[in-house]
Amino acid sequence: MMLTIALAKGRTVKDAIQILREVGYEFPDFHEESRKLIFYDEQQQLKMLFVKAVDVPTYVEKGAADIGIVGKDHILEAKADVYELLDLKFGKCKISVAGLKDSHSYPMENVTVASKYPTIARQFFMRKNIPIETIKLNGSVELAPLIGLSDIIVDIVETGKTLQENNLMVLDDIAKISTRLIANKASFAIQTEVIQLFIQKIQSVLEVKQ
Ligand SMILES: Nc1ncnc2c1ncn2[C@@H]1O[C@H](COP(=O)(O)OP(=O)(O)OP(=O)(O)O)[C@@H](O)[C@H]1O
Ligand SMILES: O=P(O)(O)OC[C@H]1O[C@H](OP(=O)(O)OP(=O)(O)O)[C@H](O)[C@@H]1O
Repeated sequence: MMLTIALAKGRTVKDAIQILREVGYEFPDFHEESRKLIFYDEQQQLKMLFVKAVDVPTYVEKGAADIGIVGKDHILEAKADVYELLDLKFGKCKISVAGLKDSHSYPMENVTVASKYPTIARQFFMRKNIPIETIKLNGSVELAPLIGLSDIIVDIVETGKTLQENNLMVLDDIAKISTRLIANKASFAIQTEVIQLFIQKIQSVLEVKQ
């Protein structure tokens, strides 16, 4: 039976395809400049959908894809009702609270938080009993506190270069992030064996890498 996999295009796509290749799937039509959005492997066992990272949990939750490869950040933000099957150990970064370098801590009231991840931000501050207002941005989030659009931000930190170059600092870490393999709950129930076999193959590739 053919499995449909939704893959986050963008910075993690190379690592994801590399793992699939090491597992034994070959995608003859795939090349980096391709604008195609659906690829089949040579053996017609895997149908690969190229999706914007933020949309992968939706494709999987709704059953448009049986499984998906996507960052934990998007899984948390979407609060997707899916199974998380494996940590693929690439796309490593963290999601943090950051603010102006000389601030050292965030205000405890009337806090405005700019983020690509308003749900993650809201949950984090709710647990701390700090009421916040979120401003949803789609990129260049670090700009917001510099020009007074927000007090602080919740964003991905990888090397710390973006914060550093914009005179910002980490005030709190929210979660460690890496790329995960997720599955649609109904697909997992119906195609348990096929998906378990897929997991096992990926696991053995990951073990070799460690
Ligand atoms: N420095 C980083 N910045 C952003 N994401 C990172 C970084 N390092 C690892 N990641 C992981 O890579 C995933 C994909 O990042 P990518 O930049 O391709 O997409 P995105 O920022 O989520 O969406 P967009 O297509 O809007 O840029 C993120 O969801 C995150 O899990
Ligand atoms: O700690 P660093 O290594 O500097 O990486 C973190 C930066 O990378 C990501 O931005 P991205 O490149 O996706 O750009 P955008 O979100 O601003 O569009 C993220 O949103 C941070 O801004």
